[in-house]
Amino acid sequence: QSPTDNAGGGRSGALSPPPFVEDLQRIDVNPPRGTRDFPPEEMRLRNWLFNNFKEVSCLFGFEEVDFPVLESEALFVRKAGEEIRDQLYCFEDRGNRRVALRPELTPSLARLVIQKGKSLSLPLKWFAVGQCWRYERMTRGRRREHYQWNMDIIGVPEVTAEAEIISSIITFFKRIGITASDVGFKVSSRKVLQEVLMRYSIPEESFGKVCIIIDKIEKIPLDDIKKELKFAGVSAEATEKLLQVLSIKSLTKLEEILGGTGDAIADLKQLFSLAEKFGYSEWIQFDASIVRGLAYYTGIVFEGFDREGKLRAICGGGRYDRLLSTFGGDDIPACGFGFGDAVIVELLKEKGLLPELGLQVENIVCALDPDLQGAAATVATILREKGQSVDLVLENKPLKWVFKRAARINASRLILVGISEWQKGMVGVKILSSGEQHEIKLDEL
Ligand SMILES: Nc1ccc(Br)nc1
Repeated sequence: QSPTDNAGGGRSGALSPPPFVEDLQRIDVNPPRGTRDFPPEEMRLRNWLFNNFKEVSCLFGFEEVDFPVLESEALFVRKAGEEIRDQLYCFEDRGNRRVALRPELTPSLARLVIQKGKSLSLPLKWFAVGQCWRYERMTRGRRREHYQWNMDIIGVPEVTAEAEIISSIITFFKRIGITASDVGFKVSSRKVLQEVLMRYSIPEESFGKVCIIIDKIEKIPLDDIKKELKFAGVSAEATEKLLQVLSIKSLTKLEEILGGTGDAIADLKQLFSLAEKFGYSEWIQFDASIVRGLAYYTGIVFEGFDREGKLRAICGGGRYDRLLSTFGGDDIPACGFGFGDAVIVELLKEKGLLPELGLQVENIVCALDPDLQGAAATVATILREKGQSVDLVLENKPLKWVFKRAARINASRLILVGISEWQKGMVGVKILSSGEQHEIKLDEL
């Protein structure tokens, strides 16, 4: 914008429509349906949350990665009947390519691992915090975007990987004041279902679909679950057995039903043993009904829940050993989790744990005379080059206005650039907490 442009707001005349706007209609200033703006206060909370995500990830030795929000639709077109597929925010771009706003991060991670191939030395420990999307009919008024924290370990087949990532989430919870009395983890394994289905000769390719149906067990009537299982080729007898197994809440009972030789029991026993060694036994419990709603899980699955039962799942994850091969890559064992930015904030509100995050500026610098605006800029630069934050008053404002702004931005010091002090190479300093005032030389700032 050149200074001579009179874009309707210039000093020279009455407001007229800017030349580049045809018909000046007031646009809708709200963000698109289901999306959020992050004005400063909300952005401070988001940054606080994400910084905790990232600090915990680094504490566990993970490296940060990211991927495009826009991906090929092909990455997400799984045929297991997942909600995430039904709500895919997909479209055809100007190059007639089928693309989608990512609904989750794991397929992108799998794509990158395949792309990098042999150049990667396993295991990989990667984390990401990224915006994910869904296109849901606004009838339910739910959001269409959220930010997800993901941590994934790629290349470790043992359950130690799942134990490690659960430990990282618990470390996060403890950092922000959430305890085992507030939140727990329900843990199971898809191998439990697999072992039951195999006994009834349910074909392997139905496994993902059956898991997605069972994941809806608390969301739709039991009769509908049974109908959908029947439609998926599961006999009534097998269904009854499945429902019996899903109600089990103890490993001992599960072992009685399944026998003690399968991988499901072995994995779960190892996980609970490791939990004890990590020191988080009080946080986790076995619950066979946990299957999670993503088709690609193949082993341990878990979800974080609020013990008061008021909120939706806080986070969830599990092992996905076959995902890479579905994209044509070699199978590499992997596990990970997704942790959304919405339910956790609801939980923090519930628990009175939202942090106080006011704006904090060290100095507010103000020229006491319009002719000293340049001198004020010099003072601001000196302070900033010393690493001190400065809010520089940019217009000729009355002191009452300056004090009001200083209070609003929570400034520690008011630096006053006045003619008499300036002529001595000094400025006035007021410590706003105590009211103490003195003059100092520029190099003492
Ligand atoms: N997958 C997904 C994406 C966006 C939202 Br909001 N929730 C879930």
